[in-house]
Amino acid sequence: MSSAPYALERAVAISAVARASSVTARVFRLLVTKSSAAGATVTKSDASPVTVGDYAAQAVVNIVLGAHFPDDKIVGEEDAAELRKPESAALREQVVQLANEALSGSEQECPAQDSANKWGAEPLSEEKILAAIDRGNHEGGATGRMWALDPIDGTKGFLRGGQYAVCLALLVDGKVQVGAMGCPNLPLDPKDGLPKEGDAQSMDRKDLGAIFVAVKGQGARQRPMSSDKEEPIQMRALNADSLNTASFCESVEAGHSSHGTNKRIAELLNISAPSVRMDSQAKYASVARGDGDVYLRLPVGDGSYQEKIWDHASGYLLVHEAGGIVSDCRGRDLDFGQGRTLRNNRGVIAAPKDVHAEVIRAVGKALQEEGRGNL
Ligand SMILES: Nc1ncnc2c1ncn2[C@@H]1O[C@H](COP(=O)(O)O)[C@@H](OP(=O)(O)O)[C@H]1O
Ligand SMILES: [Mg+2]
Ligand SMILES: [Mg+2]
Ligand SMILES: [Mg+2]
Repeated sequence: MSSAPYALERAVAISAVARASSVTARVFRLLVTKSSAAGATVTKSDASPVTVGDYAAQAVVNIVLGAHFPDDKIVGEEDAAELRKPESAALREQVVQLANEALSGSEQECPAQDSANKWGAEPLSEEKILAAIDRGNHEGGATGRMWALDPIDGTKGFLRGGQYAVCLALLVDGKVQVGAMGCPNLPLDPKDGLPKEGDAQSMDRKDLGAIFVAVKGQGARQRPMSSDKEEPIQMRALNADSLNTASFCESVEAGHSSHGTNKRIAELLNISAPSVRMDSQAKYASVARGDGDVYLRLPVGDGSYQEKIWDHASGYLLVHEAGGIVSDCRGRDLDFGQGRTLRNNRGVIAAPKDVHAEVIRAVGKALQEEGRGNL
């Protein structure tokens, strides 16, 4: 395995995602449950919440990446502008402390890592942590090596005690080569069912926490948060005859993906199973291992929203490597080389490869009926 392409990047990505997932889980226990997020959350200009967890996780991942691949660029969702404001002193202090705790912990040491942490044994200064967060400011593009990072995808799910994911992917010349995703609240075995959101007992279940990892051409795998016992995962193989047994996966947030259009698409495909709703790229992981089959993310309204590359890069590769196709709502491949957003694409559809074209036909018909055939 060690001589396989991208073996080091894969190992480092797993290590980074595991460390960051332990920070976010800790933030949830320490801050979110106690204070209903008051003081631990700021609202960004796009009205989305961002927590101590988002910042600390981005710092941790960027520091791990910087130690191993100092020349790589990072396209991360967050930046430290809010944190640097004088009124954010308390928030800033928490971020620095949590990031340093995660960096000094021994969990999921990268196999290639020196015995001493490459970032040093001493806690990092506030300025170093803030600068690490800001290393995620790269503008993206079609050339060179860059990592796309969503430190907490599904922040709203995270705050409710629902699903969220730490998502990291390596892009080389605009193509996703490695994807890793930490899902701290997802059961390892889907048969055990999703935990009840926000319920302390359900969230303490020992079977929760999976890391998903894929390298282009090497398949998709899952492993527990705290061990390296990997197993391959596969989508459920569907064909024209069995497509009506499929189940859809969709966002909880109706503002992120059109639930109404999805309902019509199910009708057109004779699908009767209710859609499974969950936050974050855990949807990609779920369909990649066959808990659900098709992930629909139809644009809302006029479709002017541009999806962000960090919201899709790792899930895209995971589904491809598990036997699926991921496209936009017209069936075009996702173009990760356009900058920080998927500006050439509208919406996202992920489905097993033998039924993807048929799903796209139904999507087109449903949009046409709504007068949105031009999306
Ligand atoms: N109008 C919109 N349409 C689609 N996605 C949106 C959106 N506004 C925000 N998002 C993105 O939706 C992501 C969550 O996706 P989902 O609904 O599948 O859980 C958010 O990620 P963050 O939680 O990382 O900010 C955010 O980037
Ligand atoms: Mg966000
Ligand atoms: Mg996101
Ligand atoms: Mg996020």
